[in-house]
Amino acid sequence: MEPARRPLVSQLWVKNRCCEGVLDRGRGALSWEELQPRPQRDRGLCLARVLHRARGLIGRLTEQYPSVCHSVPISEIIAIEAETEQKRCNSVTWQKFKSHSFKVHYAQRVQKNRWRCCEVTFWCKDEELCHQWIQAIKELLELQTSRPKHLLVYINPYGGKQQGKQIYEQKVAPLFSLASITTDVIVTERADHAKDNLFEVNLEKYDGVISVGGDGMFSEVMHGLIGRMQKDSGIDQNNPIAPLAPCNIRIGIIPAGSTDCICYATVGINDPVTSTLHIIIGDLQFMDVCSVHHNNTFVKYSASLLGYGFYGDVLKDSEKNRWMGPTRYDFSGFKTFLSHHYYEGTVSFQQANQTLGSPRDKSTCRSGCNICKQSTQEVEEKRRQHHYNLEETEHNADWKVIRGKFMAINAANMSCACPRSPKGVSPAAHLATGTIDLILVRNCSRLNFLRHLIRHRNRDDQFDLAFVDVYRVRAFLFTPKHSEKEDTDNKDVGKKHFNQICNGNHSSCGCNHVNSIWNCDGEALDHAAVEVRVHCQLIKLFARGIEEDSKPEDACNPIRV
Ligand SMILES: Nc1ncnc2c1ncn2[C@@H]1O[C@H](COP(=O)(O)OP(=O)(O)OP(=O)(O)O)[C@@H](O)[C@H]1O
Repeated sequence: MEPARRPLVSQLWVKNRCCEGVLDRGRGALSWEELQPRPQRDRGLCLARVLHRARGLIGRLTEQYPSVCHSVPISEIIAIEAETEQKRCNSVTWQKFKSHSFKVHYAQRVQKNRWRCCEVTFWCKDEELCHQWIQAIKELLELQTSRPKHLLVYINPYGGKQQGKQIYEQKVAPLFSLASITTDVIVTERADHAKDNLFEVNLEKYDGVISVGGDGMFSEVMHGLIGRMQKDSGIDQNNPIAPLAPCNIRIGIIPAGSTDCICYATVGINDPVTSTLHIIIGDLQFMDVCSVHHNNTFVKYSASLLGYGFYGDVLKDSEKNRWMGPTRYDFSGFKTFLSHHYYEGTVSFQQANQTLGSPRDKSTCRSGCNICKQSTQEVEEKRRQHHYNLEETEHNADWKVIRGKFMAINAANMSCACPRSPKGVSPAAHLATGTIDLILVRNCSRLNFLRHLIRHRNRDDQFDLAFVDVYRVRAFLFTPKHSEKEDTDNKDVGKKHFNQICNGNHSSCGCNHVNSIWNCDGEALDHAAVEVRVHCQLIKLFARGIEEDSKPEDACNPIRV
């Protein structure tokens, strides 16, 4: 083995314990294991290690005794610092051994999907050896080329509980500085500030764009970046079948809004420190984006959920009650449920290939998802050969048409899991396969609709109901039965009879809604008639998807020291 690839192995002291430290350059891991466990110090090295391994194992089973084997992947080391100042300590052993030291900061899983930055200080008698360790770890960190060095940060100071600035200054900025990441920070002064700025700024200077805020702020940053990419590539966003230029810069989300669904569905938790650590270590998650057009005019992009009927009505009502804060969603959800409206129209859709799974799959899209990986290879190949063409698939595909009365039409670009609905609207939806799950909830009784809603929160299959159809699609069109002009006229009449509970057919309630609105990632769209197409892996996030059963303390995985 070449010397540069050989593991670096030596005795190191951690607190007052003597360990064997191993820097395995091939495997890319730093590990340390106690050599002389205190209770067995005089029994000889081998016996002590055997005993301690056994105790570690029992400890893991009974959670009474700490494990002694620690390992951190280099990719999860945040920083290494040479400790300059000698700290005083009463222990004789400490004074003897801690003459030279270095500190390693690393990401540790402390709870399901929650990460924290932990640190461990290693001491060694020999200055040269200490220097060798620092150099070797630094060299390995320099090989982590996916890590960002310079970031552009947008903070919405008014998102959520208006804590965006404090969250950034107290929880995020110190970690960026520890990891030697420099930033240009813009605190937004108005809606669309970030979006407009993204059309002007020199993006080549940055390795990523960070959105500090909620889903609305993320959507603004995403629109700015996608719009900028199309402008630079001369692509007309108004053409619904134009293949869009992918964003070549990653977006990071620091959750600080009232709804942080995109962060939750891509990281597994809405926690600013966890998201910061994913940004620092340079994680990458591709994500599909849907384009929404009306009459050959671009309307909006959607990254999470497009909802007509129930979710559209909840949004419309919640906007009137913004003063309530996040509770407005529960209030409006309850009101909308009672009003029980259905809407008539025609849905046409183009179903996706079976190899991309089904919305009824039991398995969910997790970190390293094989179906998403397969799509990455296909998209890369098509883009390389300039074959990525929506027009082509459009003509070759069969379109299915369904006419009816719908309580809800939902198109989920991801599971849309969030703390309120941990399974999400479509639990098996993928993040990056170029498909969306189209859920059609037909007109049904209140009780049946309640059963469907309740199933978003429990273990039962929310699609296993006679009035619910679900399809994995690449594109869909919706045409309401009533024209938008007709709807406007009816609404004017309805205003006179405001506040009555509707029985669903709108004839007796006086509300006279004949059309609902589309809720596009939490924003209302002006048109009911839409054309929606999925753009496979159009954007990239600093995330890795939700980790499968990420256990906080694993045998040979990072352990609190
Ligand atoms: N300085 C600002 N003043 C007013 N609005 C802003 C400002 N900066 C950004 N915005 C807008 O605020 C909206 C909501 O932001 P954000 O998502 O961060 O908060 P939120 O509380 O989660 O909001 P919501 O849940 O209502 O979407 C975004 O659409 C964004 O365009």
